[in-house]
Amino acid sequence: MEAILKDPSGAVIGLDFDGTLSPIVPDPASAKIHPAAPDVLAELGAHVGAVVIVTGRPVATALELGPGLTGVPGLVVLGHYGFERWEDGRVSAPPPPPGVPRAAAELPLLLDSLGLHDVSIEDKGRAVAVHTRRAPDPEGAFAALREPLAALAAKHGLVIEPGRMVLELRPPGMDKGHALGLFLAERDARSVMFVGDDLGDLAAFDAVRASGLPGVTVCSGSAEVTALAERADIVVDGPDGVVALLRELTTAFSRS
Ligand SMILES: O=P(O)(O)OC[C@H]1O[C@H](O[C@H]2O[C@H](CO)[C@@H](O)[C@H](O)[C@H]2O)[C@H](O)[C@@H](O)[C@@H]1O
Repeated sequence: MEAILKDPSGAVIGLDFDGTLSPIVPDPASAKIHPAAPDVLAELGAHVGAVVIVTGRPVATALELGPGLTGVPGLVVLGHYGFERWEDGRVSAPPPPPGVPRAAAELPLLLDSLGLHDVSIEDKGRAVAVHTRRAPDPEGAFAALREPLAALAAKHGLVIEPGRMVLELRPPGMDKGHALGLFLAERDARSVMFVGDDLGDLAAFDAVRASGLPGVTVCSGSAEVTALAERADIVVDGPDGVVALLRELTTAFSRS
């Protein structure tokens, strides 16, 4: 933290979206960014080298659920774990992988055969996710799905990404750690902070360490995921705590 405070223009601040900037809600389509987050990110962006959101959501969805984000100067959003990039109002991405629609087409029959009728499918185009949060037994449904979904993913050249009551089938070759590492190099970062809440953010924590830069890892804490808190330098209380921490940072920058 000291390096970030001493030399803010060399700092990259990376943040996850769901569970970090946006509180967890039962229906993924009803998620909304914390109301104070866009303003805090804009203030932060005025001091640091770069603010980047690294999310499993498609870029378009993150911007739809966080409409104020489009007004944050200099913000970069890396969607689909880094496959998509939004910057200056433009999105760049490789062509979508053919395995995703094939796996998505087989999902309803698979869920039916497992007797799982209360799980929901989120088709994200470049990935497809199965959510168990609204099932009568979310943990039981998650456990029952793990192996069959891993097999379906493998059949179509995809990998499985476990998250908070969600199992996602997505293409291999990119994760939040790789995405963050590339971004740090591109920006010649001199320090880094990454804030996340879920298992997919562990790769970004690893990238902070692997960068060799002075770095801080922050967990947006929850009772649901403990693995991240164990590996974080700082644990705050969910998105409210994240916003409060970022506010403290901007206040400290304004004082110096
Ligand atoms: O990388 P992230 O920005 O953290 O995205 C990870 C997944 O987040 C979303 O699901 C999670 O949030 C939902 C809304 O609060 C919640 O209902 C669900 O239980 C959580 O797992 C999103 O729907 C997924 O596509 C993302 O991969």
